[in-house]
Amino acid sequence: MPQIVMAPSKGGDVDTSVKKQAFAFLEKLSTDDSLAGLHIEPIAGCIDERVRTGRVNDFWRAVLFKLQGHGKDAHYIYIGVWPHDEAIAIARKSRLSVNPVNGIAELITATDGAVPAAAPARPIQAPKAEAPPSLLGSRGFDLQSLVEDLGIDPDLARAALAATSEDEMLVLAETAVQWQGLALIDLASGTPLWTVKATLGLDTPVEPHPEPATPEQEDDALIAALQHPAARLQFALIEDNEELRRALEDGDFAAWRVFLHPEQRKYASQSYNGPFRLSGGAGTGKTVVLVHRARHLARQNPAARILLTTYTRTLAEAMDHALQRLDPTLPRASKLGDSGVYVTGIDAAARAVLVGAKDLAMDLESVLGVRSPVISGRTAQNAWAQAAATVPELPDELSSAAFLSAEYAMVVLPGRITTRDEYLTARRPGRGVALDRKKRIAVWAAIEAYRSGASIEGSIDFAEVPAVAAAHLDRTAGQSGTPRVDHVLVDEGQDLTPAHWQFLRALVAPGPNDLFIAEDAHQRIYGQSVVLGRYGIQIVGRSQRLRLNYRTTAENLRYAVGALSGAAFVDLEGEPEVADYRSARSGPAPRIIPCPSLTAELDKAAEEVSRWLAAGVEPEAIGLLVRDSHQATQLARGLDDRGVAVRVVEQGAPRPGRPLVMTMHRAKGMEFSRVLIAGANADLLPAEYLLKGLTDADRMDVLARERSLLYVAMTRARDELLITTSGSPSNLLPTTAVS
Ligand SMILES: Nc1ncnc2c1ncn2[C@@H]1O[C@H](COP(=O)(O)OP(=O)(O)OP(=O)(O)O)[C@@H](O)[C@H]1O
Repeated sequence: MPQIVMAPSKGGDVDTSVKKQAFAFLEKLSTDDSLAGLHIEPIAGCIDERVRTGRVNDFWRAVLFKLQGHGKDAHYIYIGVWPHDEAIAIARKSRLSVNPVNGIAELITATDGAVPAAAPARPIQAPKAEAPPSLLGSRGFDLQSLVEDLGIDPDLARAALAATSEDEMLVLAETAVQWQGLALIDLASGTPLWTVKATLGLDTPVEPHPEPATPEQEDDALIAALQHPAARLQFALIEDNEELRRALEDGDFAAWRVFLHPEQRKYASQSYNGPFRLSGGAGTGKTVVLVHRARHLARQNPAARILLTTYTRTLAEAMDHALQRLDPTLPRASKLGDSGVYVTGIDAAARAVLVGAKDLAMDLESVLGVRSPVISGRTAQNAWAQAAATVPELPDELSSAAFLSAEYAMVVLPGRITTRDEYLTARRPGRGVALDRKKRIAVWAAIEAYRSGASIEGSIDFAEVPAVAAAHLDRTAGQSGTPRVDHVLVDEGQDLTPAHWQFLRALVAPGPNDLFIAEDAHQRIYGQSVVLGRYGIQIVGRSQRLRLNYRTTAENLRYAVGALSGAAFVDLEGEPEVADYRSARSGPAPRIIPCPSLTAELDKAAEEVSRWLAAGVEPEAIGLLVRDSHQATQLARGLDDRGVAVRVVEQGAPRPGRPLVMTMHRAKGMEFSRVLIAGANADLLPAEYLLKGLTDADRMDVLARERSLLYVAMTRARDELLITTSGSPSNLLPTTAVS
């Protein structure tokens, strides 16, 4: 049966009813290309003889390339649907070729605006001496290196050498063949040539093939070239009708499912001898890699027990949804430890272990000390304050709930410390403030008060659950009846606590592909910075980094990264994190609009949201983000009073139909076409109460988290970012945006 290959081009995407007919057309084509009614026809006067058009209906034509080769069945490369005459015009000017330098299949259509040129057509000339300062020239590149070493189209390479800034390069890249555009963006930002080649899978030499002598041999060469990792940025071999339907119906939104970057593809499918860490900035596709990897592992072994997890329940639900969209046929587990993929929040997974355990008394005692074995509820939020109040000798800066709960989560729980003597000699890695013996005695007294209160209540807190679950799994290792898994995939790893890591380490035995961890130290908005090696998770050289942002425009990304400056960030291996991200998309500069009062700010917000809606932006593609839930209610009411109906989002998947108002924390992992950050005022960002009575180290940490929160919020914007303030603007806002 003919093989369908998707290679959607700009402008070839159509509305739903035509899509349905395009699907019917391709479905038929994939069964038998000789069927009547398909009208697969060659075009006179085309630059590539393989091009065809096919009849979708009276008005619409599909543009395709037919590769017959020596195989029984042809490959059809579908580039889109256009009205009849336009389809013919596009077909005439489109060309499919194999890059002579690196063997990548390349499609250039008239719609891309690129100059169709299959191979170096003109003699290569050195740039003239009087040429203006060239960005790539200043990095040591010349026409020869770009064309002959990398394989960039000569005309594009000339234009790239004339570019004097990263922004100019971005404009060029947007019209180039995908892999060439990405290579130029990387080179322009200072990435060495060998790294660019490695990330695109161009680091293995191309096998010298005899020049194809016949059209069939040429077709065969093209079919082979479609499989190159960099070609798969543009071409997707469709496996079945279901995949075809989804790829067509979702258009651009399906891109993450089929057109993986060569690096993403590698991390989704490569086997690792032990824990692997994938870092990457916001929007670099970490979640996409995790979801693909879950599918890969499940397909490789349908009996495998796979846990896909993350910090919050909402994000876990979003990953579950993405997995369903990627592959509805995937084996799913209905509970932790069953065969198939199980998607859940990390706390729910830990809770499931406790709920399923026959006897927890020993585990509770080993982690929390002697206490009632009953667990009947969650420890009250003010329990730390109450415990601190019972210890008058506790110095002020050590009596905040922030300090005590962090000390508990970072030192006491992971160390399974149950006595004062243990605490007095405990190592306190990652804690900024040194404690002498007297202070330790006072802190321990507060911890004991906290624990005895919980014992009386029979309660347990969020931090304790994974710690006890880890102890239970450790104790029952080798026994049946306790859930274990074969693979753990973690998103948002930067937010997990030491006890979470101990729990995960206990859940999966050390071995190949045991843990795959995605993280972004710049997005740590909960808890403290953690170093995995302390909790039995040894990465040792198995870590990689994604730097290409798929979501955010270069303008918004640059601005968002600005919010991170002034704080230090450390990754899960304890190394400093750099913000060397780039984007392949450009758009308007972010705007910051200071308003004289809250009323004026609400007026402005209503005006801008109305403008977006009037311009046809889908309501739910507008995200209105604020620092806290009080502001969310205030903003929603203010907009409502001004005739703009919005929806405040708390738990669960947001319902579509209205612009969505939510806190920045809630927006984590989400994305919107337009983002308005409201109330970015000096007294709210950072919130004043958060900084009260903290040690210097804790204060620095809170400030870094507030910066991260702002970075998270800003990087939710795909296209447009607007920030409004009333009163003094937050000092955390970068100063470079347009007012
Ligand atoms: N290969 C790809 N092709 C097209 N779009 C992609 C690709 N990879 C990722 N994307 C898109 O980029 C956006 C960000 O992806 P994803 O959420 O996986 O990134 P992330 O690194 O997890 O981001 P964050 O850390 O901000 O949550 C999504 O819209 C996703 O569909």
